[in-house]
Amino acid sequence: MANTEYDYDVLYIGSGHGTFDGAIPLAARGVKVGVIESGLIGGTCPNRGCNAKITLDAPVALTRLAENLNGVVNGNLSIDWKANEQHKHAVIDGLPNMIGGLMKSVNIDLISGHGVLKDRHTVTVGNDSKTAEKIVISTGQHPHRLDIPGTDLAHDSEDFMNLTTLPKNITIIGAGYISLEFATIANAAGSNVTVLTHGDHVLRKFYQPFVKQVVADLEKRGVVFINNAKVTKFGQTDRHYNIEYNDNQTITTDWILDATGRIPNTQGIGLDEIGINYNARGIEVNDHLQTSIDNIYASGDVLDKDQPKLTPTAIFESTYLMHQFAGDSADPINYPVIPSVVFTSPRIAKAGVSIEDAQQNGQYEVKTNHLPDDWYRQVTKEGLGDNALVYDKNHHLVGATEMSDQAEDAINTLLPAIEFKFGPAELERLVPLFPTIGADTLGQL
Ligand SMILES: Cc1cc2nc3c(=O)[nH]c(=O)nc-3n(C[C@H](O)[C@H](O)[C@H](O)COP(=O)(O)OP(=O)(O)OC[C@H]3O[C@@H](n4cnc5c(N)ncnc54)[C@H](O)[C@@H]3O)c2cc1C
Ligand SMILES: NC(=O)c1ccc[n+]([C@@H]2O[C@H](COP(=O)([O-])OP(=O)(O)OC[C@H]3O[C@@H](n4cnc5c(N)ncnc54)[C@H](O)[C@@H]3O)[C@@H](O)[C@H]2O)c1
Repeated sequence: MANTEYDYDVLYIGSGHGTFDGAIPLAARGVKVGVIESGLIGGTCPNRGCNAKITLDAPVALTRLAENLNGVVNGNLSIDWKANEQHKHAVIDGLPNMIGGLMKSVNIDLISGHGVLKDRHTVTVGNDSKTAEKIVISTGQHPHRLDIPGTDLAHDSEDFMNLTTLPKNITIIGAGYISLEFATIANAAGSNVTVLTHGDHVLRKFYQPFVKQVVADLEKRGVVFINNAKVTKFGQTDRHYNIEYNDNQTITTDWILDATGRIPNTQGIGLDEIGINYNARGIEVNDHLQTSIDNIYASGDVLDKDQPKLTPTAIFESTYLMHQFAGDSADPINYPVIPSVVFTSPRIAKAGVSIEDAQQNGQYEVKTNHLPDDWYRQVTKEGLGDNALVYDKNHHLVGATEMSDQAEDAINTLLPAIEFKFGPAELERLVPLFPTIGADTLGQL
């Protein structure tokens, strides 16, 4: 690729998974790469998303296991929030240096600052300018904030994960991933949690009969759900906060989490000025991830796309671009099956054709399993657990959804079968370690 005209062959704006999973192998192949980052190297997932969240969640999973095995394991476990928070720092604080180190080891130039597109080959960072043959916009998303009086009194997911003391009463607005995952963690760590949802559905993107079981379990544990609540105002008294909703109703709380979604970072980066098309869902790209200016690409959460805005999607996109830029392929992007999971306790995970689509479309067969009936799940005395396996007419597995303590591993086990459309003959050749969640899951096929 090596050009002599520009500073870089490829210049990325943003250093998250939408960038580094592809940029590092690309640079390792001798391509001259620059990465501009205004915040922490590695972006949202390592620093204020997946890795931080799953560390805070680990003790929750442990307390649930101890609860299941109560009588076999004696004594009550409780979560020490301060220690949990410190443990999270110990796990994630080194990640920016680790990822930055990997980039430097292949001679990527890390440029600190806010990048703004100036023209089709130039990005400014403060008073400096960098030029490149190709540019990748990988700026991610930021939290949506309710446009109501007092909105600054609320906090976002990053603030939650940095709490050094857990508030006694937490109120969460929203009914998506962040709301339900953080309600689970805060409740298990001893907070009184209230969730206000503006509709009557929680976790809309997941199979509702499974969601209802998770919500009922959280309610049993003390989480209060108030549905159809239109929040109109946040206020503050001496020591508390008030949330007004549905005209004349009020809740008093100690801490407010606004978990009403995330918005693509399309503002203040020069898109309008140089003529790149975008909309409220993100930057518009073609099937090669090219924007309306063909040497400028976009990757990760900032894209307007139908695929879920998750780390696996961002990794696939940055890797796809790496192959394009290195000349390995000129094919359009062909997304694989992208799985998703909500880390409630139990989790709900899914991949491929959903149960809802299968039920509406006569060409599929859906097989269900009530998991507590299964001997392997009795080892850990799982009380809640259901799954549904979706097959096509040739009995090839095309989708799976599971609600259980180990749903993410069960769905990961099934991914190759779903992605590569394994039929009975191929499935027979998968002989997993026994006894494991993998063996249990494959055994149900
Ligand atoms: C609380 C939370 C939990 C999550 N949990 C999960 C999970 O469990 N599993 C999962 O798959 N996904 C999860 N996600 C989603 C996941 O984090 C994202 O899908 C992923 O980080 C997207 O990567 P990205 O590179 O597109 O964007 P980001 O990681 O957001 O990276 C974008 C980077 O660009 C930088 N930037 C923006 N504008 C500029 C500019 N003009 N100049 C320079 N730099 C700029 C930002 O500082 C940022 O570092 C979670 C998200 C959140 C918020
Ligand atoms: N386990 C994971 O993979 C994971 C975990 C956390 C976050 N994420 C990613 O981060 C994104 C953001 O998470 P999120 O939970 O903020 O978004 P989300 O889109 O999952 O949920 C947003 C919620 O806010 C509600 N809402 C929207 N506007 C509202 C309003 N005006 N008043 C009240 N409620 C309103 C929506 O109905 C929805 O329930 C996710 O979509 C996902 O891409 C993934």
